Amino acid sequence: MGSKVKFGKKATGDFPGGRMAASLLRHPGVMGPLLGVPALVVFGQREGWMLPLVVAGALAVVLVAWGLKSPASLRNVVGYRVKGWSRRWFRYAPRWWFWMGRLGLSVTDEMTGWILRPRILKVRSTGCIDSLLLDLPLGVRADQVVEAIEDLRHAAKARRVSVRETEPGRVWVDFYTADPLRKTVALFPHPTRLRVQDLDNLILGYCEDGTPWRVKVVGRHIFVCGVTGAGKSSILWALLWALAPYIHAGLVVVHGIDPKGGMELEWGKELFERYECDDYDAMAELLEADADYLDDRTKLLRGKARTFTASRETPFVLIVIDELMQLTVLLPGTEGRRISARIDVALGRLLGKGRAPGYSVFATSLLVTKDVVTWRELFPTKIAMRLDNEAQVEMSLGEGARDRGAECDRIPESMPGVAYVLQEGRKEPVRVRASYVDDDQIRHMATTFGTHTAIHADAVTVPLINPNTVTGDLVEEGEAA
Ligand SMILES: Nc1ncnc2c1ncn2[C@@H]1O[C@H](COP(=O)(O)OP(=O)(O)OP(=O)(O)O)[C@@H](O)[C@H]1O
Repeated sequence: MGSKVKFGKKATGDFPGGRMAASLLRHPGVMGPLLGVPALVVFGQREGWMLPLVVAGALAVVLVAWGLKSPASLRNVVGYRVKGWSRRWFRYAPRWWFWMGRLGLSVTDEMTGWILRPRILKVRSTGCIDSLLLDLPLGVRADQVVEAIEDLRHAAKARRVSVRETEPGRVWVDFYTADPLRKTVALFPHPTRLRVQDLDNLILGYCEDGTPWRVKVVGRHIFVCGVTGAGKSSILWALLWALAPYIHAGLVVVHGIDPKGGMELEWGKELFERYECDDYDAMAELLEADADYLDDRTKLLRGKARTFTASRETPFVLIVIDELMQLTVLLPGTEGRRISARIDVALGRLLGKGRAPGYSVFATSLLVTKDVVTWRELFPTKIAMRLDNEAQVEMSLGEGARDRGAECDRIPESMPGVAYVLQEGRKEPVRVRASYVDDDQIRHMATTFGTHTAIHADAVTVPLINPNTVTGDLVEEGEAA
């Protein structure tokens, strides 16, 4: 009986070593350094080492000066490119052929008999991600790469892997090597000059790729869901932190409703122009009044502006409801049900109007079922934090979100403030973590920026608090710790 184990040359089967080496050598990313270093040595031996040393010294001085002036830009422009290059040629390229073969991501060309596998076109690296752009041969589909995610993660020993299809036949595979969200995210400093258009770009924390998590709030209703202790309030306070200078300048008005008896919003009540925490009837009235104002504003702006721009005459109004479930299903008795029905109608009126009038609702909830959030579909921005099961994830972020990577049911209890969000232009959910605003910082913000201190100067430049007077480490601009 012959042995099935092959040894020596036969063990590699039809492994096309020569073709692989040729394809590596054809690339300037490999050939440049491969030829450059010996050429430099030959030059040094023939012409003397003075010139190479002077050039190397000048380069070192430029890099040190650049690093001292702007470490972030040196890291982005030089550091990450060098890292991407070394990752490509020393980490991924040598293994890629084997990985693709093992994971069944190959096809055989009938005419030539060649085995075709996804080719690496580009590698981009940051502090925590290696992104590989792949060219897929005809016969290997993007969804086959998606199916191989778990195996790729295993092969690369990555923390997580995700796949993005950018155009037919091309996919980016992101290998998450480190987790920038593992540590609590500090607050971002307020800008020194307010610009109304920055309301579309408020920074609430960091994304998993280390970039700031930016949220558009004007014209976007936001719904946050998560089990108790998931950190819903950190998103609420991070948003109010980002809005605080605008509130102070009179460009934004916030109405707060805290049906949990003021346990949360009371801390920053000076930020709210209207605030209800005890009387459910008054909460319904507040929402109804806002829905009426919204109708009036729609008439006021009709024919004048199709997109809303906040001003002191027509400020952007944010209605914050901390724990919607308390209002929609938990109010007791007949009177409670009557108030819930009024709240439901008022919310429907607020959520149903387009983005033009400058009113947005920000609501949090423990549960995301239809009876709790009747108007779930009317919240364009959904933020899903730690949840109990996959069904809740699908209800929060939509069908298929769990399969595309929104693993809310796997967020550990030890990481409050972590969430998955859907961002414009991306099918795949993005993992983020909100900045943490502690009680002292909330009090400091409320007293500094509260509505009673609102200024009405002509210039939209406002005196801001010095971010260094608030506690917490300020994280370097552009990338998480
Ligand atoms: N972004 C964050 N970073 C670090 N720690 C956080 C963050 N958010 C919350 N925490 C911590 O987690 C705890 C629970 O958070 P929080 O009260 O915000 O949860 P919640 O979802 O609002 O819960 P509940 O529904 O019970 O009000 C907080 O006491 C805080 O210590």
